[in-house]
Amino acid sequence: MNDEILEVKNLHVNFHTQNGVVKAVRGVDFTLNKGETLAIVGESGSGKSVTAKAIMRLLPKQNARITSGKVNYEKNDLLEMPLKKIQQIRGSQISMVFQDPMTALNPTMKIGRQIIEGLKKHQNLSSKEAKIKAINMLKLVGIPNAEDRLDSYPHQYSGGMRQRVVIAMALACNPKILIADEPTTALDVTIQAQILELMKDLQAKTGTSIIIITHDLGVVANMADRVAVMYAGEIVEMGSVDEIFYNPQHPYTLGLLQSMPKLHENRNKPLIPIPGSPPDLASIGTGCPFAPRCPYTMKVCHYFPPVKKEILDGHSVSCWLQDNRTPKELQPIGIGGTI
Ligand SMILES: Nc1ncnc2c1ncn2[C@@H]1O[C@H](COP(=O)(O)OP(=O)(O)OP(=O)(O)O)[C@@H](O)[C@H]1O
Repeated sequence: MNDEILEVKNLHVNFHTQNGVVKAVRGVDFTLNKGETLAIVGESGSGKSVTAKAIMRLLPKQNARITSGKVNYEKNDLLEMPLKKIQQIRGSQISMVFQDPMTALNPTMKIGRQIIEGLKKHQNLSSKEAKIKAINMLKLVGIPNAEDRLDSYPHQYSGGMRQRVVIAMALACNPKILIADEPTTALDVTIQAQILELMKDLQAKTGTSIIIITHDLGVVANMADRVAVMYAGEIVEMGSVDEIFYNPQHPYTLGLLQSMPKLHENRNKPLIPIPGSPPDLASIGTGCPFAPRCPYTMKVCHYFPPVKKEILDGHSVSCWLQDNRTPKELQPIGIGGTI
């Protein structure tokens, strides 16, 4: 049996905006197991970051509302926890790394002091112990001359080095969960590969569970054990990385796979973009949100939401094509592992 560390159940998040209520996350369910890496993929605006921020209770107070759902972590619902307790959990048990390392770093404070203060706060270490641990963490993430670099300010590090420092800070307290939101998007390809390797190495050493948010299927292939595909605030397909890559069942997943270059594939093979754009989440209808863009739409798709169906152990999909009443001949080529 899998050892579950986090369970997100029926999460709904709305934003109150001038254009109405934006339903950014609409009934998200998933679990995260100990030591695994779960990738959340999807186009821009699909609700990946909002899901992560809801888990960490980092949504803006002014206009964000979690209207329902549970986030169970070690038998407690994070959404019901007093803010003070959440603040203790953040950074010590669940850490987050964002795309821009400067969101986590204070530009006016030396790197060493930032790491040392975090360690003292969360791990009750003396200044001396925290300094030794900070040096070791910097060495672990491959910062040369770690001891001297403690005295540098963030702007004296390169972008890739800054992200390494942020990962070092995020992992310094051996968190049980690391949520990495597009951690390598801002970096060039070589540095990107190094950072992903670093995260994998550290995970192998510490057993941390990782949720990685990305729109890059290369990152997914490199990192993930399981994948959740998000579209318009919902998880439309979920499965092991092999199932998602070699046996995609949702036309949106298929579209994503066909629209992105893959490693080890003939570079001359044409990429097919998904036509159209995601729906306006302030005026979303009742049917399948992908219906207007889906090449396999049936009438029912426009009026009724598809029901989630488990098609294989751990592989689930929300699509009318999976309904028993849908004739098999309507199944598109490519669905069922033939792309
Ligand atoms: N503070 C906010 N106020 C209003 N709407 C917001 C806010 N933050 C996010 N949204 C909306 O919520 C939806 C989901 O956004 P989210 O950032 O989760 O997307 P994403 O999948 O992470 O995309 P990206 O890859 O671009 O970060 C979008 O429609 C976005 O406009």
